[in-house]
Amino acid sequence: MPLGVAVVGTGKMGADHVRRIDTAISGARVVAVADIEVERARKLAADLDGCTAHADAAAALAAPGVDAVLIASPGPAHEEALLRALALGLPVLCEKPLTPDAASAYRIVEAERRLGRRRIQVGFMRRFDAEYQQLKAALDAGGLGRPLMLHQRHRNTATPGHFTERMMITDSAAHEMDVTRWLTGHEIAAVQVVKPAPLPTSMNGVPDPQLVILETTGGAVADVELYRNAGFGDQVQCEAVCEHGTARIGDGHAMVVQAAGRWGGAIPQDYLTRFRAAYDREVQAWVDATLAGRVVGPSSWDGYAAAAACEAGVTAQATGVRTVVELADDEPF
Ligand SMILES: NC(=O)c1ccc[n+]([C@@H]2O[C@H](COP(=O)([O-])OP(=O)(O)OC[C@H]3O[C@@H](n4cnc5c(N)ncnc54)[C@H](O)[C@@H]3O)[C@@H](O)[C@H]2O)c1
Ligand SMILES: O[C@H]1[C@H](O)[C@@H](O)[C@H](O)[C@@H](O)[C@H]1O
Repeated sequence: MPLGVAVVGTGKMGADHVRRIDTAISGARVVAVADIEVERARKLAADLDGCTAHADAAAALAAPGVDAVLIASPGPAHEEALLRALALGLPVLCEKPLTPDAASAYRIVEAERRLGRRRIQVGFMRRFDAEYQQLKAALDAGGLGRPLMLHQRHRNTATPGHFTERMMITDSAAHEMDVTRWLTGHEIAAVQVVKPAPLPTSMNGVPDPQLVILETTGGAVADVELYRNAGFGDQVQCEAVCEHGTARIGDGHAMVVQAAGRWGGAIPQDYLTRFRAAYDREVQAWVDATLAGRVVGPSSWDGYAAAAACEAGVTAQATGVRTVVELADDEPF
């Protein structure tokens, strides 16, 4: 029997996951969709056999045939849907961020802990990207020695109008908070944010680009260029500078064309293209693990630790002051 999935939030990401479950991966089918803009959900459900459309998460989670939940509503709506799913004991794949702040993320960790077993995988899909996995394997193999610095670039082609300055951190840098913890094996200890004079193209007065500097508890330093309106494409790069060498991913040199006196390659215009294979692997891993009664991938603790680092980042962004990350000192779950 395929896993019956309810998808909550049918905007850009939710609709892409519905398509992915329907056509790109195996072992699952979408049996319910929910969106507060219920017409959006109805349109998607109309193309799926036996799929019901709902105006809220609670109704979708209670629909017949639901075995598991994929949450793709905006971050501030995640807590309510997560708590509902946990109360029903349903396995969840929750898009990043787990929640937009540390206190609500910690409430999720505690609710899952009360169940006594993991139910949540957080959608930090870069951990499923082939290049990131190669970099992680190279660092774990040990030959390069300890990572001392990470240089990261996170560039998006353009940005939706509702984007706020704090979302540079909570929505975009959340990925690097997770990647930095995952690659170095250490928590983020402190965050600084440095901004150049805003360019004329800055969106809605939000200074863009911004430079985020992270210090880890293991002594490594990571810098992250966030450039939301880069214009030329969606580009994510990471270079690890280690004791005995460096390793770099994200140059996008899959194919180089030489013609008419020029050379070059294509740059993806959207993260749905850049990370398509990673999203596919992420959702397939979730379905496979769920069918086997397991949970894999980034945990609610990973979501909480990233949220705590983001919270320090938002303060650093507003004050210009290096801000220490406050993390609960109990055991990761
Ligand atoms: N992993 C990634 O690379 C990646 C990429 C994009 C977005 N995301 C994440 O996915 C989530 C959705 O982002 P998006 O770009 O699809 O946003 P979106 O605005 O395109 O879609 C969100 C949808 O959720 C609906 N919605 C809002 N509140 C709701 C609620 N309480 N219950 C049900 N539906 C609700 C909206 O009407 C909308 O249709 C966010 O958490 C975002 O950070 C992750
Ligand atoms: O929500 C999106 C998504 O997480 C993308 O992967 C990231 O590149 C964008 O910066 C962010 O706004």
